[in-house]
Amino acid sequence: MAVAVLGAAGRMGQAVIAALAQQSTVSLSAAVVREGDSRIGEAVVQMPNQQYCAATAVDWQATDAIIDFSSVAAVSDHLALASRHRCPIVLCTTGLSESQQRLIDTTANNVAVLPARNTSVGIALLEKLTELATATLPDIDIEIAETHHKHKKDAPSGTAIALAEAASRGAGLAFNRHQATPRGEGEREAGSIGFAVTRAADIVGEHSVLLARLGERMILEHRVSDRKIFADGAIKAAQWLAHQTPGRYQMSDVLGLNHALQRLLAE
Ligand SMILES: NC(=O)C1=CN([C@@H]2O[C@H](COP(=O)(O)OP(=O)(O)OC[C@H]3O[C@@H](n4cnc5c(N)ncnc54)[C@H](OP(=O)(O)O)[C@@H]3O)[C@@H](O)[C@H]2O)C=CC1
Ligand SMILES: O=C(O)C1=N[C@H](C(=O)O)C[C@H](O)C1
Repeated sequence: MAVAVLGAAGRMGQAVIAALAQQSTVSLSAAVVREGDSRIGEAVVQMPNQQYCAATAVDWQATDAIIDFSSVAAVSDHLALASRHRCPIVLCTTGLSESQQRLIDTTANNVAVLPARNTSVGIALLEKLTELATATLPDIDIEIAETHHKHKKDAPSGTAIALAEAASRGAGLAFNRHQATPRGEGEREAGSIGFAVTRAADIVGEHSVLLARLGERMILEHRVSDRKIFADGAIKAAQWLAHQTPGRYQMSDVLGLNHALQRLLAE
């Protein structure tokens, strides 16, 4: 099968193309950059034996799925493209608006869509562990911390928000992504979820969930030191998604985590 990469010249686009070069069962059909990009027609990633040239269009005949690592400004157009060409899309861009979330739902009526704010296997598992922990531990205070490189645009990260959603599902709290703002002055409000954001140098991506109750605390933590982790997860998701009927899917579906957890919990 073959995938088209949108946002191909970015940090993650390049990581996906480099990871694809090491795959025998998935190839690259198009390395798509924005109109007017100075790299059009030039190699996006320098590989010893292969040339991946930047293009502005997808070869739909040759494409089984799309992987998008671009920007919020591009996501609506990319979803429309996927819908029009009935091409499954793994949507990895973060910082999406409420209306873009609704657009994902309408696109999913036509085609398989997998929005993944983090494509690492570890975070898919950490979300489940967080939900399990908050469903189990009584009287807990939940605080989420994330650290990324200095070029990251959105904050808190998409993953931090996904972890807050998982924590609130488990704890039975009402959480809306608008509440995902760093803490200010004043005493902690019961039932609130706090966020801490750090931006520094070239840190790839780190997240932790602090679950604290009087006298004890638990910290669930995940660190990525190589973007290949995200790239490999996105490719795995695209391979899986190419065989799905229209609908909205998650990384946990790709990895079969729900079945694994249900089996464990039933024992
Ligand atoms: N789901 C996951 O696991 C992960 C998600 N991400 C998310 O992926 C996204 C990209 O991250 P990263 O690669 O670091 O970012 P970069 O800024 O390095 O890359 C983004 C690319 O998208 C291009 N782009 C921007 N706007 C448009 C547009 N309107 N139309 C077409 N192309 C556009 C940029 O081009 P130009 O340079 O010309 O602006 C750039 O080449 C972010 O939202 C990030 O949070 C990142 C890592 C992991
Ligand atoms: O921009 C990044 O780099 C990352 N973004 C994602 C997010 O916002 O959660 C995932 C990852 O941590 C890296």
